[in-house]
This record gives sequence, structure tokens and C-alpha cells, in this order.
Amino acid sequence: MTISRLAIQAVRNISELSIHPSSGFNFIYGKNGAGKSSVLEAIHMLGSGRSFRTHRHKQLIQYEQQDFTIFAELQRRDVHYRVGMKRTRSGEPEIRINGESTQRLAELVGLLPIQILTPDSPVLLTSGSKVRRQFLDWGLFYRQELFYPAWRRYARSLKQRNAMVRQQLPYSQVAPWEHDFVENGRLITQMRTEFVAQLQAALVTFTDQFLPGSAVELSYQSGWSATAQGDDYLSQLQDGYNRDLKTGHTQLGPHRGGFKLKVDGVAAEETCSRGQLKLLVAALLLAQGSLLSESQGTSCIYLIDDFAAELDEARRALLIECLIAIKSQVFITATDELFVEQVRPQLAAANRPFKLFHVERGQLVT
Ligand SMILES: Nc1ncnc2c1ncn2[C@@H]1O[C@H](COP(=O)(O)OP(=O)(O)OP(=O)(O)O)[C@@H](O)[C@H]1O
Repeated sequence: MTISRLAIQAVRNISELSIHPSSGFNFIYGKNGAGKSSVLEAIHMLGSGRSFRTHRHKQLIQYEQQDFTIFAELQRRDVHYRVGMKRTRSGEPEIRINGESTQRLAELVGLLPIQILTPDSPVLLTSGSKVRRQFLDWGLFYRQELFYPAWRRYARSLKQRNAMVRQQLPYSQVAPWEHDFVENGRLITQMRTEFVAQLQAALVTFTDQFLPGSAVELSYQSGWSATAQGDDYLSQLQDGYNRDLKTGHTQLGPHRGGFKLKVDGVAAEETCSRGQLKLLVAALLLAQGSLLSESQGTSCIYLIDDFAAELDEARRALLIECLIAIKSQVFITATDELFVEQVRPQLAAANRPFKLFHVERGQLVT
């Protein structure tokens, strides 16, 4: 999938901007505060319904404007799509795909797989399990069509169960409702476990280059007991019910799942430098992209904000090499053109197309 045209209106300091990106690399450069990250933020919003900088979408709406609009033309092999999103401060997003309105954000997300690397990306490895769970579920959403329906059913039964817990009902009244919760929870656990094994295989092809000589090991943490097998889930829920009553919500289940990444047997966040953590995250994103290519015949679009941060010259060249190899469309921000001069020979040697966009005060400078 590639973006062949991008039009942004009233996103942060960008009043109006329209570009025809390259299907290869796109370098967006300009001074601090020019609006470079806002371009990536607009693409990310279109591909996920979320910003990577804030939970409040209204922060993106340009001061004194009522809404923002992001529009893109997409090319997937021979098929062309026109997709758009408009958001006011309070309402739900208005989404259009090929001229038709839809309420379903998942349709848009399905068309536009995006992965982002920023200086904050190491939080994937250093913060709680929520972001890691979301990372796995992103990959499964595209790779396994049974995943999203199972996840929705599970979320619904979790909500019902939590409502019963809050009412302090005895377990005998909750037990008859456990069936859907356990069935979908088990399905999600199984799919995530398989996915982590596939991700591990794809991951080492990149970590062997980024951290040569280190053994990198990814494992799934299910959110149930680590030893749980099959029917055991039900008895764990029963045994843990008193704890649920005390805390007011369900403690066990895949809604508490995540993954652990170890380097030479030690948790990555405890042993790696910030630059190494960033490289590990980059390897995870590249692994997601290669699995996506394998299952969908198309890779994701990579957004890389402030590419140079934390990485030395050799690692930057290595990352560019991997992005070239995976044949994805890439959007990279940098504060000056110099960086492009450094990578130009690599792109030329691989015959990879690229374009430069100079942004100042929210506008393209030609
Ligand atoms: N809602 C808004 N409306 C108008 N301008 C905004 C809004 N929110 C932020 N800005 C401004 O938009 C500008 C663009 O910020 P952005 O983060 O995109 O810049 P950048 O080019 O990535 O900078 P840096 O290199 O420092 O990361 C900033 O000057 C910011 O003050």
C-alpha cells in the first residue's frame, strides 16, 4: 500500500498542504516547529484514528478552526482508493472511503497499515503491558481475520463481567455468563501466542543486524496463569473471583496480556541503552511489516519522526538498508537536508525512488 496523494487541512499549524509522495522514501525537512511531525501525525490519524502525540484529537485542530480534514489517495497494486477523515472538536470522525460514508474506523484502518518510530518509541519496551498488547493486536488485526471479531466479543463479555463484579454479585451468579468470556479469551490467547512465535522468527532477521551477537527472545505473557492450559482458565477465574471483588474489575484474562523481550536472557528495558531500545523497537516494527507483506502482499507505511535521534551513523545506515529491503513507503522527518545527502547513495544504489519536501511555518517551500 502506498499513499499517492495526501491533502491536509487545519491540522496544527498546517492550514492547507497537498503533496504527491514518492512510493519509496519521503523526506520532510524543516526547522523546529515547522510542521514536519504534524504531517506524520495527519497520516497516523488517518491510518489509526489516533494521534501518536496526544489522546485528545481536538489538539490537532488548528486554533480558531472548527475541524480538520485529512484526505489521501491510496494505491494497492492496481487498485486505487480515496479515503478521508474529518473531525470536529466533539463529534465522532466522519470517514469516507471512495466517496461513501462509513461509521467503521476499522475499514479505514484495514486499508492503511501504519507503523511509527519516534524518539518516544522505547516506551513500547519500558512502559506497561497495554502498549505491547496493542502492538500485537495491530499485527493480528491484519494477519488473522478471526482476531478482530473474537476481540470485540471478548471486550463485550469483559464489560458485562466487570459490571457484575462491581455489583458484588456472588460467583454462582457470574459463572453462567463465563462461557463467552472464556471461549473468546482462549481464542485470543491462542492467536496471540502463535503470532508472537511468528514475530520472533521475523524479528531475529533484523536484530541479528542491529544487535549482532545478542540473543533476542520474544515471549507472550497471557494475562492468565503462565501454566494455564485449556480448561484451567475457568478454575483460575473462579479462584481469583475474591480478588476481582476487592479491586472492582476482572484481574485475569487476555486484557492483561502483553509480551516480554529479553536480550541475552535479561529484560530489554533493564539491560539496553536508549539507542539499543530504539533499534529493538525498529526491529519489531520491521518484523510486523514483513509479516504483513507475507499475509497481505503489501507492507505497511513507515513513519519515522526525528530519524537521527539516538542512533549513530552506522545504525542509521543499517535501518535505511532494512527499510529499503522491505520495499515500504517511508516518511521521514529531519531538521535539515544534510541527512538526505548522507542516505542518497544508499537509495541510488538500491534504485529506490525518493522525494524531498521542505516545510516551513506549516507550508511547503518550493
Ligand atoms: N492546534 C494547533 N493549531 C495551530 N498550531 C499548532 C497547534 N498545535 C501545535 N501548533 C504549532 O504547530 C507547530 C508544528 O509543530 P510540529 O511538532 O509539527 O513541528 P516540527 O516541524 O515537527 O518540529 P520539531 O523539529 O521541533 O519536532 C508548532 O509550532 C506548534 O506550536
